[in-house]
Amino acid sequence: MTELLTAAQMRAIEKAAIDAGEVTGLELMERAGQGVVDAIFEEWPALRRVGETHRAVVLCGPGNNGGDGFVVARLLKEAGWEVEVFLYGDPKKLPPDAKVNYERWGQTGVTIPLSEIRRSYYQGAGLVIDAFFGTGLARPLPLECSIPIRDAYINQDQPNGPRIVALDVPSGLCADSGFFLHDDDDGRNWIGCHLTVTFHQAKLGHYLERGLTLCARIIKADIGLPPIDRRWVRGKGFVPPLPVALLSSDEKQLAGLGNRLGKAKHKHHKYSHGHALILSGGVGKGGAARLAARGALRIGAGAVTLGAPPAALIENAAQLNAIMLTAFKDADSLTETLQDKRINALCLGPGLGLGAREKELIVAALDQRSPGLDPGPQTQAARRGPGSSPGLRPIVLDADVLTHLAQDDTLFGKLHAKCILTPHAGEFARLFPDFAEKLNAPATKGPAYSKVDATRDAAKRAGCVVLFKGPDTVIADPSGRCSINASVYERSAPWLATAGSGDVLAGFITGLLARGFQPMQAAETGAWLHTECALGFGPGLIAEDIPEELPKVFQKLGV
Ligand SMILES: NC(=O)C1=CN([C@@H]2O[C@H](COP(=O)(O)OP(=O)(O)OC[C@H]3O[C@@H](n4cnc5c(N)ncnc54)[C@H](O)[C@@H]3O)[C@@H](O)[C@H]2O)[C@@H](O)CC1
Ligand SMILES: Nc1ncnc2c1ncn2[C@@H]1O[C@H](COP(=O)(O)OP(=O)(O)O)[C@@H](O)[C@H]1O
Ligand SMILES: [K+]
Repeated sequence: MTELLTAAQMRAIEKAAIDAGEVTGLELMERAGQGVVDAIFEEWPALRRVGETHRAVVLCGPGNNGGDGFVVARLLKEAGWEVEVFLYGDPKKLPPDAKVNYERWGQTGVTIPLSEIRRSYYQGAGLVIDAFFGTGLARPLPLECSIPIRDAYINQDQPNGPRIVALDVPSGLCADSGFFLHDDDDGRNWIGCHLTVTFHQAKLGHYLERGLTLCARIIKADIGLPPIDRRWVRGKGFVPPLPVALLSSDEKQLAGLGNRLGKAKHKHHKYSHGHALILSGGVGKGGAARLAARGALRIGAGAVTLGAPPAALIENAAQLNAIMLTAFKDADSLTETLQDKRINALCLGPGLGLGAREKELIVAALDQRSPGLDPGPQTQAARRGPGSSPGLRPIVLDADVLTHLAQDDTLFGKLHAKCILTPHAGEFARLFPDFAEKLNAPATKGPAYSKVDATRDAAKRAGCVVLFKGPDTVIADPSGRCSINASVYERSAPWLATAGSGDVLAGFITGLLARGFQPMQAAETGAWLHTECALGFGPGLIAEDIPEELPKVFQKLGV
């Protein structure tokens, strides 16, 4: 699985390798520069054409990102390019490796102070290299730097306008949070690029917030550093936060998921695939719960029952076939139904309603204990894992339930390790106003408080898994384990933002819980499959289409 790093984690990996004598900082910088040039030629083969004049403008900053820029300048020049290099800052103050590369570049070319840059420099330039700031950005991007990048970006519309390549991160973007650091709101600092080449591993900021649009496309250059885990064991005195997993479509991940999802297919009767109970709202309000129920059934729960108020039974009966139906007059009847130990996963929230009856249903669901509960088709190991509290049913809490929880601390206090909260940004802000306020405050200093920080904080406070929705869906558990299901780049599916799509997601997760997935695993897998369904269907998708796309996704996974 791909892991996303913070700037501090990246520095620690680099330092551990250097301290162990495996590599020098200079070698890493050389490999980074070479990786950028290779990525450029692979992305735009025409730029490699011999016999044509190619020109590049390289914009260097005062740290090691600038150092990488000097390496790129030298390598392009060696490849026959005309190269102009501009430096923001005092060359005497460059850090040691960057200074060596500044001097090496100086043997073949000149470095011009950034203050002398003019728009005319971009004319006829095929490439602009943004090497102002990388993971060391600590403050808003200076205007002296943002203006030249913006000017290059404006020039890209000209015939043969330059391609802008950002080294590590587009300058100004906080590598930890994906926020563009700024101290004003008038948009002067707006920048962009056509390609981001990052080193060793992608950073969190590439997959969060504005990183999703600013980075354009990400290529990872291998600079020969070892993977993260070995470093943590060896790194002395550095206690890293857990790395964040990126849920992607790489082969390893596909194989793992296919394996996990396929496990239950040899079970012999429907209840050995679990039984999910989804609670619905009143008359005319059942659509959301029906979408969730359809999702739970398609994802493989052996049986799904929709629980509706008596008056809404006929409406639901007219629309459901494979999904069973039962009536709940009040919380007592829910408690009674929950005596059925085969019901091993619940979903409350989609279209449920905000009244007193619904609140009592939530209390009954959260309070229920069932010592002989059928744990579903999970392994012994999974049973002992986090969230495996015996006798408690896993519950997905979405939509209206999140509003109830935000309004009532006692209710919030009933959350337990087998709950999963699935808020979108508005619901998150109601449930965790302090974390949302920190998240939404202007990001002026790096590393800025991120959606990952906010979701981890929320999971810790709630004592359960929190899945914070969006194109960058962040999922965390109270131990700090965290992953991002990003619907961007090659997994971009903006058509997933359609009414009812979140209800289907809640159903997917509930179905996986019924199948015996642990809460974190169910949330991750559900979110991942949700995006895969949207990618498979394509534009024009409506919520009803999402569950219907699952069989094709399963087929692709070999399930
Ligand atoms: N960590 C690694 O393993 C590697 C890092 N490399 C490069 O090194 C970069 C990190 O280098 P640095 O840590 O030197 O960081 P940067 O090059 O991103 O910049 C840090 C410097 O800029 C100053 N600064 C920060 N924000 C500023 C602002 N808004 N205005 C003015 N000055 C500001 C800092 O005080 C510091 O001097 C990476 O992004 C990558 O490009 C590569 O050479 C390869 C290996
Ligand atoms: N731009 C986007 N790209 C991909 N997925 C998105 C985007 N915006 C939202 N989503 C996803 O769409 C779903 C919307 O859920 P939600 O906000 O609860 O809507 P609803 O209440 O209408 O079901 C979530 O799974 C969210 O992650
Ligand atoms: K940069």
